[in-house]
Amino acid sequence: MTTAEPVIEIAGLTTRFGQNVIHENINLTVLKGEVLALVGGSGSGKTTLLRQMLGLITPAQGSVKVFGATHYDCGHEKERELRTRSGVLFQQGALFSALTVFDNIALPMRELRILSETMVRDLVMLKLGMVGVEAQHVHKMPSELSGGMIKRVALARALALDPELLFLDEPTAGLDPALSESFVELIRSLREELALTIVMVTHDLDTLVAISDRVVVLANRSIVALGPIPDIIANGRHPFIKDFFGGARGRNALRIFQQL
Ligand SMILES: Nc1ncnc2c1ncn2[C@@H]1O[C@H](COP(=O)(O)OP(=O)(O)OP(=O)(O)O)[C@@H](O)[C@H]1O
Repeated sequence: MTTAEPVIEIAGLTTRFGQNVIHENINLTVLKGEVLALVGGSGSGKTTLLRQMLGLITPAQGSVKVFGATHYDCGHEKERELRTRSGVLFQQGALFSALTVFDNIALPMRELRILSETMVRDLVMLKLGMVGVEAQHVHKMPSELSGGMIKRVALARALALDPELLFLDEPTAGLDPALSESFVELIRSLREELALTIVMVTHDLDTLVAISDRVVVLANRSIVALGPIPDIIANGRHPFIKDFFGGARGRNALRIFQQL
């Protein structure tokens, strides 16, 4: 359920790596309860924008507020609070390869240093159940898991601290269509169940169509389109939009809107 309450407020954001300007004067608000997807060509700055929202990069200009605070100058306690209210599923390095499934999910809980081991154990099992991984896998190493299972365990870890805000970087990358569809279905049901706000980077049109409420199109260091998919297709002028939504795969994924 989307409300008008902002969870993330980006104002006049410029991101620079040395001389390389990645974002220039970006303004964007993420609303409570929505699934906002970031799309754009390779190198258009999608992951970097996600990292700005996570407080992993400091703006060259402008501000990124999450739950009303800026990561980089809000103080240690508030920064800790921001981190516990957000979960993240990174595209790469989804799990620590030297830790078991159990320890991967337990890690963020143990880092809090306030939960007993009994509580950690109960919570890990609860999270595993939420993502549909059976208890028999709990002591396995990541190398013993299938790609789909790794994603599910990584999602369980992202949900370890009951976040309100979830960041997903290419959640379905590397999964075959059937696994991808079931993972998207899982995200969709958890989103409803846990009233999550989700910011997601994806190249996958099926994922985009299945779960996003609004889409941000990044190009030329700016946001060139923002809105629900049908509006972007109807009004978007940037060539990326035509290529991305207009190809055969795009038309196939978008048939759902023609049926409405
Ligand atoms: N830590 C960094 N230091 C220097 N340059 C960086 C850094 N991180 C990203 N970049 C550069 O910023 C630009 C945007 O990268 P980013 O990963 O955000 O793009 P993207 O849209 O997510 O691309 P892709 O779809 O290929 O993953 C690229 O030119 C990249 O090389």
